[in-house]
Amino acid sequence: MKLTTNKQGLSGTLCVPSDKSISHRGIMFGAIAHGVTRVHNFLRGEDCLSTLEAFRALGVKIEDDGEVITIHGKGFEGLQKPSAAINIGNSGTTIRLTSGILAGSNFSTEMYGDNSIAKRPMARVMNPLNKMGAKCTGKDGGEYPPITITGSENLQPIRYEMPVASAQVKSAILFAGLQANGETVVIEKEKTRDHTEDMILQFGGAIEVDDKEIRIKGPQTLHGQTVVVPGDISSAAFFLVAGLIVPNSKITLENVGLNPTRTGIIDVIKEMGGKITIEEVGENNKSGKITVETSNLKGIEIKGEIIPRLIDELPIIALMATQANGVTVIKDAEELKVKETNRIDAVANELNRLGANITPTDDGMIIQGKTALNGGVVTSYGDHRIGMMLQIAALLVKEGTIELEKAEAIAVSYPNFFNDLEKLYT
Ligand SMILES: O=C(O)C1=C[C@@H](OP(=O)(O)O)[C@@H](O)[C@H](O)C1
Ligand SMILES: C=C(OP(=O)(O)O)C(=O)O
Repeated sequence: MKLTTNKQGLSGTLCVPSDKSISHRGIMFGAIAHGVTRVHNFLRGEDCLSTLEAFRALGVKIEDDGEVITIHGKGFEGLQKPSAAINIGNSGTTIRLTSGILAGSNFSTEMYGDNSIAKRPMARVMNPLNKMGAKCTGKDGGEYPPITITGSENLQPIRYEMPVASAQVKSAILFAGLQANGETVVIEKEKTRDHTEDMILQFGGAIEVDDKEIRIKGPQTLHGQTVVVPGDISSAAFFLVAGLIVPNSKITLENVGLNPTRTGIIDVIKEMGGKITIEEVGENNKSGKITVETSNLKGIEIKGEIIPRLIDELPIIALMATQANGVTVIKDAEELKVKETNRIDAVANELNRLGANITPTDDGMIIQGKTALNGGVVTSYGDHRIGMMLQIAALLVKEGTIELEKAEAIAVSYPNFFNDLEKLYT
């Protein structure tokens, strides 16, 4: 599709879409709890709809009246063998977290997805789940989907030092730990998003978190709850950066989730000298209103423990860095290579095609600042976050047009992205 270019000024207020991570988990916790769970503000993006359909296929009654999702959970033991292999589409979160839930089942489930999922590594979840007693195998005995999870009703607890910083792996082990006989201990490599831990408590479970060490005793019974999903800071990120780099702009984003394990991008914007104000308005200071305006930014180094707190925002942060004064270096982000596409290569290839100067490295990128962007033909590689980043890049292109291939991928996490952008044209 042809992208909007050459914008001089974006202004207005947007309510960003609901959080993808919490929407997935709302369905999952509702399915494994006993009783009724209601999820308000569920994200109707393709990934979360894949989770909804996966749990219907596992025999859970889930109603959608167009507003609220109502899940009639009957506990882990209420899950039933699906009549066919489950298609989880493009969603890494669905396949990995559901593996942990199915680890304690008394049946086998096959899960598969699209061409991108077929290349995403699964050993990271299969290894710990196999250690606990499940039997997980990938295609041709390898680690890639389709995967088959054969559960065990006699799961054993483990002490597991995670080799990667991943909330999906941690969550899969915690879901299995809820079903195991005894105490499972997970030690994180770096602290990652903690929505699963929060929701275990919200659903009446018990879990102890001491920095990177998490302890969970099984078996536990959870109880249905009401979940109100806040806005997704990972979706807000595209408009936060647009407001900072498009000349003469001022944008306010409402109801943005501000869980501290997700707010690395705010720290980066502040360190780069961006004009950003945050009014915390939600319950427990966990969501708020953020305003950004066009700013003179400076290049910085982004590495270490902050990386998992902004992992999905790195493509749009890289674009921001192309407009800053000086060089920005991103390190310790090798996980970007195993997302929907290799996001290090995708960002460097596509932005360089438009005139940026980005050197991909083994664990990140080196980004030269103050580069002018020109028109051209680019692709999202079927990756929603690359697609949205390229539309924000297009706003800076003064001459020529930009054609984006595979733009439809954006519906994975932000179906109304282009409509929301249009609301900001002055
Ligand atoms: O737990 C989650 O909801 C997610 C965890 C992250 O993945 P990893 O755990 O693979 O880092 C993130 O990239 C993904 O978009 C959502
Ligand atoms: C990596 C992502 O999601 P998932 O792992 O669920 O496919 C993402 O949304 O950027």
